Amino acid sequence: AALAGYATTVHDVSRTQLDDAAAALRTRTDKMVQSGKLAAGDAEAAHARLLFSTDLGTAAPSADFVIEAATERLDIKRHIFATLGHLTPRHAILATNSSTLGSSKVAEASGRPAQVCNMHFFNPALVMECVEVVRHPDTSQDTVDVTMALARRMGKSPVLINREIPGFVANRLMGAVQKEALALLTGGVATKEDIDATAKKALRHPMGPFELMDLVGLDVIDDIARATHAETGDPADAPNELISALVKDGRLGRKTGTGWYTYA
Ligand SMILES: NC(=O)c1ccc[n+]([C@@H]2O[C@H](COP(=O)([O-])OP(=O)(O)OC[C@H]3O[C@@H](n4cnc5c(N)ncnc54)[C@H](O)[C@@H]3O)[C@@H](O)[C@H]2O)c1
Repeated sequence: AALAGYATTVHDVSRTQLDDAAAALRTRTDKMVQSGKLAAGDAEAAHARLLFSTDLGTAAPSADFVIEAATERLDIKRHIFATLGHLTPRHAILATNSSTLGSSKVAEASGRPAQVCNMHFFNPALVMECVEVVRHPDTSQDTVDVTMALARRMGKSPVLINREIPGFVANRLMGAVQKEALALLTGGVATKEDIDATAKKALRHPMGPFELMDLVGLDVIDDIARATHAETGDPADAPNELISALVKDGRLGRKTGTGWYTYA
């Protein structure tokens, strides 16, 4: 947002997280300047537009648009949306970056459900182009239009998702590929190495499905499956036994040095 010219406040309850965020943003813009993707002056101007605060009351009263990206817990998010409903100007749009919680779950708490939607970025947000804008049944057309326009001003390619559905579009597509990859492995059709090689060499995916699962974190994938299954009750959404076993073993992927693969 700051790179797109907006005065931006980054809020977190943890000062340490804010310090880490400030340092991480500095590292990222330094790299962009070094590689010629960003002018040094533009980077400095963006940093000058950023404020970091643990006090929501500092930023909220002048905010036109809020993107909530706090811990993936409904009670925390509902509390934040209720607070924002009191603190922000009447016209402000309140978006959630949640990957799994549809904005209808927090809309009522805000007291202005028509001005609430999901604005779902992908990791790392400065690099990945897609933003999923997801409307809930009471999201107004104005809210959708402004959120899509804001994403474009941020240099993103937003896509509109007309109906809340677990996983939205990107994670559903990724989930379908993962599910098929796991079925092929379990059925003895091919090794995980050959399945990954096929995805890369035949379909030009930058990573194979097993490599990608290791990157995301097998615990995260297991958690998402549990949450989705709880919501849909569809046996096809149930957590995968092979992944659950790896998680139980502490093999969570790259972050623990071992998952589907072992990392030096
Ligand atoms: N990690 C990803 O790749 C990714 C991608 C897209 C969307 N998301 C979504 O973004 C959100 C955050 O994910 P994450 O992986 O960064 O989680 P995280 O648990 O790493 O970070 C959550 C942050 O929220 C802060 N927080 C907790 N309570 C708060 C409160 N009341 N007010 C303000 N800040 C508070 C925590 O201090 C922490 O810094 C989730 O909704 C997630 O679904 C994550």
